[in-house]
Amino acid sequence: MSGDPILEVDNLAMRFGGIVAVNGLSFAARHGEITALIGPNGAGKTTVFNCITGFYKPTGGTIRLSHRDGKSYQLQRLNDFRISKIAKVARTFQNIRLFPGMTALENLMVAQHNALMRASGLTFLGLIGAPSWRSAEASAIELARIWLKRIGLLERADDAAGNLPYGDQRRLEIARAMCTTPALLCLDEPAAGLNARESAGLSELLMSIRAEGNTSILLIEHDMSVVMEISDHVVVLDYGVKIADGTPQHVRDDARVIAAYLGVEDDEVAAVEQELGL
Ligand SMILES: Nc1ncnc2c1ncn2[C@@H]1O[C@H](COP(=O)(O)OP(=O)(O)OP(=O)(O)O)[C@@H](O)[C@H]1O
Repeated sequence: MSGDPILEVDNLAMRFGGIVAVNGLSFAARHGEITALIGPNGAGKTTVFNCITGFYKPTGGTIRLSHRDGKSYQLQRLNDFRISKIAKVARTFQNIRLFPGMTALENLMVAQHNALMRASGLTFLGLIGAPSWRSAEASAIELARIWLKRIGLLERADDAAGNLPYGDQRRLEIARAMCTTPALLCLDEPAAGLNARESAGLSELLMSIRAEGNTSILLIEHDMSVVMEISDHVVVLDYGVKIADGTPQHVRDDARVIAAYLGVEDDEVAAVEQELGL
């Protein structure tokens, strides 16, 4: 149901030797919502993503992902392949990681590799062109075309991904993640490097994904206009610790959040509060 948690992070910790990147972090993201994870540089946001998506094994805590049908998964116990395939978590990265020499269409086909491999009977049925394979391939192409159209790149389906403008590559990455039909889409700074028009297009795309209701979104983003416009819920990290959690309006007016972004020490937060009249 919409409103039930899809993701429950409980007491998450991640240490790298002496560095504590994430410390005792707990928060929930709900089905059908856009949840933003924000905080100053080095706050631990990408580390949280890496723990959720299985790139890192957390040093402590649990991460539970629950599908709408009631099935749930303890992500800290799964490897990245199973998190993507079974728990249906997809992600994009801070730096674009498309296959630059492949076409836009091929990038979206690669994302559907698991389903296609299954349908091809691990290649044999594909080699002989069995009907089950042909129908799976046609469905994969259709889904890729739907997404190319949605992101305005249908005309450029056969262009190498690496030759597309930067903003198009960012949207193509999101489309590629969406071609895996994820329950949870994790986006690491999708607006980075976009101009105002491209950012507005991105916000529209993410809101349209939310409106369809099948995919919930967890978003790391420094562009506060995007965060404030599209998020239902914002979690703020600073030095690996949660310092605020609530609606965009709630966290925007939180003195600790403002102080963290301004780089103010803890004992000066009261002064910031007074100055801002909070
Ligand atoms: N693999 C690693 N080995 C050692 N330290 C790491 C590793 N990954 C992250 N860190 C450290 O963990 C802390 C949090 O980093 P992280 O990249 O998660 O922050 P962030 O909030 O995503 O920052 P940014 O907004 O700049 O991307 C930093 O001090 C970083 O140097």
